[in-house]
Amino acid sequence: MIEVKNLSKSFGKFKALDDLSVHVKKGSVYGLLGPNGAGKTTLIKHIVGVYRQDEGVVTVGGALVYENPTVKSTIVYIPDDLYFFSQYSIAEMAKFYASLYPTWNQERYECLKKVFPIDDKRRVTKLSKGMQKQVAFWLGICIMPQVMILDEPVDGLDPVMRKKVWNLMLQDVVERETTILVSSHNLRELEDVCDHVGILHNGKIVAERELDNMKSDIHKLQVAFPNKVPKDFLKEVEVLHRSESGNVLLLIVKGDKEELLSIIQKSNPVILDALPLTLEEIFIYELGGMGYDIENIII
Ligand SMILES: Nc1ncnc2c1ncn2[C@@H]1O[C@H](COP(=O)(O)OP(=O)(O)OP(=O)(O)O)[C@@H](O)[C@H]1O
Repeated sequence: MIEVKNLSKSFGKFKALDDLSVHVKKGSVYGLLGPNGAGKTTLIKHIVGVYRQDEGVVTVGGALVYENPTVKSTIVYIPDDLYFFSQYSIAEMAKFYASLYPTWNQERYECLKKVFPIDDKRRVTKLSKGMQKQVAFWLGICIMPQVMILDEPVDGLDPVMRKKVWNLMLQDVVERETTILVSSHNLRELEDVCDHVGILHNGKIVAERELDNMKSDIHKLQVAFPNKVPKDFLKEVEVLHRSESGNVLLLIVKGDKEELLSIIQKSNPVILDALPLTLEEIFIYELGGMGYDIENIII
């Protein structure tokens, strides 16, 4: 749905994006991660057609985005710094969007008054930061977009509202195959909602993974032996990380879980447990193995 091919962008002599490619499938939720200044917002501004690329191609639904109002009308962009007309109430903003977007759904707008408990006669710019974010989602969801691009989306929302907003968006992913690209620093939050994750570092995508594949391919095992740890018992196993405390070993290993367990079982451990891995741990070990200074990439 979103195709970015060999995209480069410089600001003066500074190369913010460097031959970067990203592919986001229709109906998926793609998490874009990376440290401050990695280029996330710059990439997003190309995807929503604000910036013109120096090199490369950016398409949404197969069509070039830049200077293409038809494609842009299918995309909702919720930036970190929101903009509303200073004199408009929520209802007036809704009316404005209804005139702009042919897909505007007034019934949904009325229905979502139950979810967003704000009087829609209030002026948007007089609301708190978190309430303005709620309004952005309320209006954005009513546009019935094909693509939602979210930059630090739930920043400022309270935990209950975060959950409600994600539930609404994920319902659209399931029912309408809405595609979501979300930029965030928060791996733990993305872990719950994304099916793909890409890590951006110094203007390049350094890793791109499908979460289910990733989780089935890397495991944390706790192993203990009655006496000494036998030599060579990990000969046939790809070990990404190993720490040892007495006779107990903590291993991060790659491969099929059942196969790994049966290999290790042959050495007769007294304890052999597979423990769940967080997304953060997966990236730390995967990217660490690729030679990246992971502390600087994952926050
Ligand atoms: N309009 C601009 N003019 C000059 N430099 C820019 C401009 N926009 C972005 N940059 C530079 O490009 C780099 C990438 O910025 P960008 O805002 O895309 O990073 P980011 O990953 O979104 O960071 P953050 O997580 O802090 O929001 C930074 O070094 C930034 O200073």
